[in-house]
Amino acid sequence: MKILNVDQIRSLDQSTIQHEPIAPINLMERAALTFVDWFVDRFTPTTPTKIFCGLGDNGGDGLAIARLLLEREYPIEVYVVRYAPRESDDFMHNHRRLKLVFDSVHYIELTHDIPTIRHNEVVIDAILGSGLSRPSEGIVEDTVKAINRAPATVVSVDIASGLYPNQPNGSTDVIIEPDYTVTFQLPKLAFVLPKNGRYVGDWHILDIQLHKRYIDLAPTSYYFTQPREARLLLRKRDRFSNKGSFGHALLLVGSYGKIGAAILAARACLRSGVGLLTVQVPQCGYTILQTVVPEAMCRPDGNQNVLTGIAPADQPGKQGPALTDYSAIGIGPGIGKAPETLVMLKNLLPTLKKPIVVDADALNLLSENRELLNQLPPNSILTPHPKEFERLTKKWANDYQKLDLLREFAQKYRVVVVLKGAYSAVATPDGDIHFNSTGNPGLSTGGTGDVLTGILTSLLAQGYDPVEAAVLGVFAHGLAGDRVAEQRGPIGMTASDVIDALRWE
Ligand SMILES: NC(=O)C1=CN([C@@H]2O[C@H](COP(=O)(O)OP(=O)(O)OC[C@H]3O[C@@H](n4cnc5c(N)ncnc54)[C@H](OP(=O)(O)O)[C@@H]3O)[C@@H](O)[C@H]2O)[C@@H](O)CC1
Ligand SMILES: Nc1ncnc2c1ncn2[C@@H]1O[C@H](COP(=O)(O)OP(=O)(O)O)[C@@H](O)[C@H]1O
Ligand SMILES: [K+]
Repeated sequence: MKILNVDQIRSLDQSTIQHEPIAPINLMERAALTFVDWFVDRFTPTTPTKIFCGLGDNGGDGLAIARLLLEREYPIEVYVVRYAPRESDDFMHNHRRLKLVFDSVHYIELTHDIPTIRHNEVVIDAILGSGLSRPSEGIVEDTVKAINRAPATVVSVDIASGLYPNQPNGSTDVIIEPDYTVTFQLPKLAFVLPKNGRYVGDWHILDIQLHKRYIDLAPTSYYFTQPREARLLLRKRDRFSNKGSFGHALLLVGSYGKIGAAILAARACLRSGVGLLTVQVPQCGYTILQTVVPEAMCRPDGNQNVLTGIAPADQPGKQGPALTDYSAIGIGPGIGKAPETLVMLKNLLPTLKKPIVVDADALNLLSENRELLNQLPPNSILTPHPKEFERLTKKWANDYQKLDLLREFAQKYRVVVVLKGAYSAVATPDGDIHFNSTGNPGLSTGGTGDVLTGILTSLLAQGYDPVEAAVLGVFAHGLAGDRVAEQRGPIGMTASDVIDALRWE
């Protein structure tokens, strides 16, 4: 699903109005009806509901919603925040229509007009929408602050009043902090950015049948991965397949005290469909790996505690295939930053012809030896969390700047970068960014990143295109986390649970 900017959304409205065709006021009515359907599914008709409306089309939506909730006999109160002398046409139309059936619309001009909001009430926030052009001040600011102070449940129409859809807010901006945001047709970029979490809440997209062809043709570099889109990437297995059909992956993982990372990556790799898996660990991990993951072959490193890439002295040249013979290599989880491991990385990179997966301390070694970045095989997948990405680039002033850095980095080094976190962002060498839609805070626990490395290495080994592997792998990883959260709640989730909950269908 595309993420479009405000100007595009405005043109999308116009395009719908012209091509359907539909009158603007009827499009607003459709949006309001769809919102009300969502609302009545969640809140019973006895819910005392206060609707706060601005003077633009977001306020117009609010007034139409008020009339439709009145028809359904919800106990509503309506407040219009009168911050300016001018109202939009569709606001005025809905204002007239509401007043025909409801004679107690309140107007907020001064602070003492703001009502007390109680805990059992629901507030519908339709003060400002995507037309926000400056920070709130005066009576708008006071009303927003009062709503934020209130113990009520808050639902924002389209976007929280005061939040910019696709540009950074100032640090002192006053913005509604809703429990829910109910938006129309497409997500807004602001919804997937970490700093905005409290200004978005739990968000939902309602289909109001805007012009599909406009959306299909609209240029954008931002996407939000829907379940249907991720499933389309998944390959079916041929009945006559054999293990040779699904690649042979190699994981370079683990060091003394961090063999667990190796185990997690290995188990996740196997659970993601790879045909064969070999794991290279320092010798201290050999027995552990062979015991805990019997399905994997083990290639012991010559060093007891860290990876060096050198074969053990008693079996020179008998370590198995050359590194370049594997279908895909994943490197990083638990490897540490020993000088010998850096040498291994330096020797390995120039020999590689196929994309690899680079995570954790392998990324930190790249940050400290930046000349190595130019030696990454094109289309390799890098999976930094924000701190690792900062080490690879620099500090950012806000989330929008972070996205610019992400895109520039992926384009400059021709790699796929998975910036991990809520709504993990997959940046492609062509400059697109796909935000993931699955996952939950239960995944914020040690080892879940190692699981992701195993998954992505498995998909690369099976021949998936690297961008598709990243989008699909990140989606499946988050979905597994969502399954665990559903079954046992997010708080007790472990990385092993996530592996067990992986399902490819
Ligand atoms: N396709 C869709 O998604 C559909 C969208 N629809 C709905 O339309 C909404 C967008 O409507 P909208 O363009 O009228 O914008 P909205 O925010 O209501 O008001 C802008 C007005 O407020 C003013 N203003 C700006 N900032 C201000 C501030 N801080 N403090 C005070 N005033 C401020 C601004 O002034 P100006 O910048 O012109 O000086 C202008 O007069 C959208 O969010 C959705 O709810 C649906 O109805 C149909 C389908
Ligand atoms: N709040 C969250 N919502 C969704 N996913 C999350 C959240 N927190 C963490 N994750 C996911 O969990 C994984 C954590 O990876 P990482 O930070 O590398 O952990 P580790 O190094 O311990 O394995 C990433 O895939 C990330 O996207
Ligand atoms: K709003």
